[in-house]
Amino acid sequence: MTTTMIQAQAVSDRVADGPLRIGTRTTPLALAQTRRVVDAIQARVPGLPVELVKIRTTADLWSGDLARIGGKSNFTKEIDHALVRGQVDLAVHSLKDVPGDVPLPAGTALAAYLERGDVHDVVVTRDGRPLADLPAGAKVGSSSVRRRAQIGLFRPDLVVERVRGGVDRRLEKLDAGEYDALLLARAGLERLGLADRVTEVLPTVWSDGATPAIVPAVGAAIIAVQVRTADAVITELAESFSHEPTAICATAERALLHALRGHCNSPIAGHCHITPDRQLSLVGMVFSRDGSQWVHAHRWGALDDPASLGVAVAGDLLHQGARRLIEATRK
Ligand SMILES: NCc1[nH]cc(CCC(=O)O)c1CC(=O)O
Repeated sequence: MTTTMIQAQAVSDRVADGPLRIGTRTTPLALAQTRRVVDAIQARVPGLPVELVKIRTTADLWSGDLARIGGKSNFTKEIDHALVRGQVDLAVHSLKDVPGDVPLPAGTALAAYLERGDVHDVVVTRDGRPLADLPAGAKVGSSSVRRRAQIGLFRPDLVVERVRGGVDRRLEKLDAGEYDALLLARAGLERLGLADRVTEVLPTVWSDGATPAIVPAVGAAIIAVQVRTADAVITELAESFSHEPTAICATAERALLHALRGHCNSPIAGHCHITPDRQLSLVGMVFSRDGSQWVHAHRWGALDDPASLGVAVAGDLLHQGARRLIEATRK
């Protein structure tokens, strides 16, 4: 028997009493992402019965400003609990929504990362007008402190307002005229089959200093699978379909975030990619709330030590005053 066959047998035995239970948020985007994990699992273990255990998180239950309820893990806490208590066998997250400044719950780990999607942020308008054609005072919907700061840096004349709810709900609000534009993740729109709503793809690197660019969030466009480390069969299953280049970049970016000790109100951007000559390239930025102040660092590093690269870039940012910017945005 091949290892794959042995593993498939072990997984089937492990869940002999019922389906493999997968913890997921309930939004259409979360369910579309979890569907991809199911496909990866069933590619390994054909026909394996699965059950999606849909869990509402604090972020789904609270429609106000998340910063106001404070606390960590608003997108993950309830799913963490279900995993730790054994109510689900594994959990699926948008890595971007997994806090990087607090450790994962004891006994759990991220064991798989699906191949990263497109990390660009995009502008969506009703009538196809690009950002450059929006007049001063136009209302842009975004709840992300990172997007808000970076748009503010290039277009301080736009009014960025909070918008909550799933991507689908946000688009309805745009269409109803509540906003003139939205800033969203391209990957999210693509996974929902809504790529045709993209008006403009914003670059992730600054080119001429005039064209707005948005450096991605740490973990952007990465779907991560969390397991109980004591559950060897499920851990091994997850590891078997993890996409290694994505795992490497995720490790570098999260090491950066961890070393910065950011919090949910700190506008932090971090983006790692693998260069054609097989090196890691990591950019990190920290902004003031309105984007008027920022620090930037970039380093190359070895493919086999992404964590050290993350720590080094964080060190560069702290050296330039990142701590002061992070503390100023705490409240
Ligand atoms: N916080 C919500 C969230 N979490 C992950 C994505 C999109 C996909 C991704 O970047 O992983 C989104 C929506 C958005 O930012 O527009």
